[in-house]
Amino acid sequence: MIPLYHDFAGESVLVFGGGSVGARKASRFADEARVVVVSPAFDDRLVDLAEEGGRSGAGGPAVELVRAAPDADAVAGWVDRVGPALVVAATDDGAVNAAAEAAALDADLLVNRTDVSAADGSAGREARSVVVPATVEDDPVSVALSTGGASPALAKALRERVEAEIDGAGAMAELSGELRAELRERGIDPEARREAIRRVVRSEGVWKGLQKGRSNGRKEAYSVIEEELNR
Ligand SMILES: C[C@@]1(CC(=O)O)c2cc3[nH]c(cc4nc(cc5[nH]c(cc(n2)[C@H]1CCC(=O)O)[C@@](C)(CC(=O)O)[C@@H]5CCC(=O)O)C(CC(=O)O)=C4CCC(=O)O)c(CCC(=O)O)c3CC(=O)O
Ligand SMILES: NC(=O)C1=CN([C@@H]2O[C@H](COP(=O)(O)OP(=O)(O)OC[C@H]3O[C@@H](n4cnc5c(N)ncnc54)[C@H](O)[C@@H]3O)[C@@H](O)[C@H]2O)C=CC1
Repeated sequence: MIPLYHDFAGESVLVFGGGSVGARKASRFADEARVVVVSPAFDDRLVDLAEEGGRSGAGGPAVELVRAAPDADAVAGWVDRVGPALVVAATDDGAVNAAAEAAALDADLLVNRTDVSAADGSAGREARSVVVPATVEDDPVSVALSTGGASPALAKALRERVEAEIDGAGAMAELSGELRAELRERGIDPEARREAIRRVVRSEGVWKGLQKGRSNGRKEAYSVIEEELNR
């Protein structure tokens, strides 16, 4: 499997199953997509999300709850009506999850089957399906982690470690992004400019400076850059 980042802005995601797993996935995708959850019962977290109008808060509910318990034969009809980019199969009924997967693949949509993993052998994930990684975010930086389905608990544990490790990466991404634009505008020769930026993102001084505030980080970065350009 190859990790990719997928932009779901303006798309819909259809989740079958409103339990704890369906709620976690819905909450994740509601950051940018319209999410429809079809289930006979809903986790409290979903009720809250639907009332909040989605985490983005903008324009109407980003999470819609539809109370229904489609059997395997009825699942494809829901996929047709909602017209999602991604189907998440998160019920506790294997036959319904399998039908959701088949309907999505028939319609050439992405599908995330939450009750099987690549490690399952013969009953494993279908080709063309996707898994949801554990993710650490420090906007605009994100780290996505998968164990190839072998151990989701390990994915979560590693995510917690990475969280501590990339503290401040978002501020560093913004600062170094601005600096590379500034160096380009100054007409600095490409190789010198790249080397200067490589040094900034590795500089302990800049990371520490950023912890005290953006202007401190920027000051540290300028001294690293001038040192590099004057070499
Ligand atoms: C294949 C995959 C499909 C998918 O859902 O995309 C899948 C499948 C399954 N998960 C199961 C169990 C658990 N999943 C978690 C947690 C997470 N699971 C996530 C992803 C994935 N789970 C995909 C592979 C990711 C990878 O490659 O590593 C995370 C990373 C992302 C997310 O879901 O948002 C999220 C952590 C988020 C975070 O905190 O960062 C925990 C831990 C906990 O709950 O504390 C447990 C219990 C402990 C354990 O079993 O490990 C079971 C068995 C169910 C059963 O026993 O019946 C299956 C089915 C099977 O294995 O057959
Ligand atoms: N991928 C992951 O991270 C994990 C996956 N799992 C798997 O995910 C499945 C769901 O786990 P939980 O959310 O903890 O279970 P749960 O029992 O809390 O939730 C299942 C939900 O599916 C709904 N449902 C039942 N029949 C339905 C139908 N015909 N159509 C729509 N919805 C229906 C139920 O009302 C319930 O809300 C489990 O079967 C388990 O194998 C479990 C833990 C983690």
